Amino acid sequence: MDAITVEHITKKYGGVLALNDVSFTVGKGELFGLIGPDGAGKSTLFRILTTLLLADKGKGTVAGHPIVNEYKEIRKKVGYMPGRFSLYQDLSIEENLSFFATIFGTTVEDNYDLIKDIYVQIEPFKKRLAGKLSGGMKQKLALCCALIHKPEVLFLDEPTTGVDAVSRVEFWDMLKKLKTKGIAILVSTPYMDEATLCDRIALIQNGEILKINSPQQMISNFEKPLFSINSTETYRLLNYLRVQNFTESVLPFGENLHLITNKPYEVSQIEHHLKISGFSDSTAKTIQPTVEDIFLDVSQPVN
Ligand SMILES: Nc1ncnc2c1ncn2[C@@H]1O[C@H](COP(=O)(O)OP(=O)(O)OP(=O)(O)O)[C@@H](O)[C@H]1O
Repeated sequence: MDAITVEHITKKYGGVLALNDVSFTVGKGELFGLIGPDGAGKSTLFRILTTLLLADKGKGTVAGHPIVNEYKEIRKKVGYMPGRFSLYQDLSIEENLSFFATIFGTTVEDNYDLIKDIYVQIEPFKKRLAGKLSGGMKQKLALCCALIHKPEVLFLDEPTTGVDAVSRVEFWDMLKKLKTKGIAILVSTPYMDEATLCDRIALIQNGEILKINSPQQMISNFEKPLFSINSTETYRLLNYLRVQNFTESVLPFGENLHLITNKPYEVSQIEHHLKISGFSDSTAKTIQPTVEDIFLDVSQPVN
């Protein structure tokens, strides 16, 4: 049985179409990522699946229960870490945790095993108010609070936004461990580099799912010729490449440009072309796409 099923869900806010015919499933013990920019519709989908908001159309199940009729059962079986931290800022770490345990009719001791690895990292500060914690510590506490009733399904809405790089890495390590305990995890992130850490991902933009697959499969299915180009004149080169006949798309990536051509070329052909066009110090190499390359490729309007 799938942990989450989403079938043709559509949601409008007035004239804004936040979700348009969204469908996918998440298996038990699967780490599934919703990858998309701000405003893509990720939070709306989380609110619908955690039974806080009704969809206009479509249906879904969470932990085997239909989202509309059996919301009470669902609320007992899911953990939800909303985008903005759900912690009580004027309660301490240990008070927040006890509070969440109590509202689910359980105790911290009963479920300590599940949170132990995470909690030991913040336990030395357990008397500190949540409002006085760093972003990374707040995030760990919020995850402990979302897990304290042993949920079957965990919803994490942008859990690493505003969190430092080290804490982000640690957080994904924790998710890997939780998954081995059979918990299904739906996680959203605007960070494309985190996508590769998921079992499967859905790329979402403007309320629509553009692609669903494992990140590795998405990368190996990408068949377009892709080059990374380095130059001391990045901006002039970008403008030059934008209007060339062989260019399908060109975008800045850090200090380099990523160029997709409309037919295969040798690196030497590209470099030769750039040299005779006045970009004498440019170097090119063929590269494997990142999830960001794939996202930008599918999100570009088809000419
Ligand atoms: N309560 C609301 N009323 C009107 N429009 C809304 C409301 N909530 C969200 N929207 C709009 O719906 C679309 C999807 O928003 P949503 O918050 O679900 O996206 P998101 O991917 O979670 O992005 P973010 O990270 O910015 O929250 C956006 O265009 C947003 O402006």
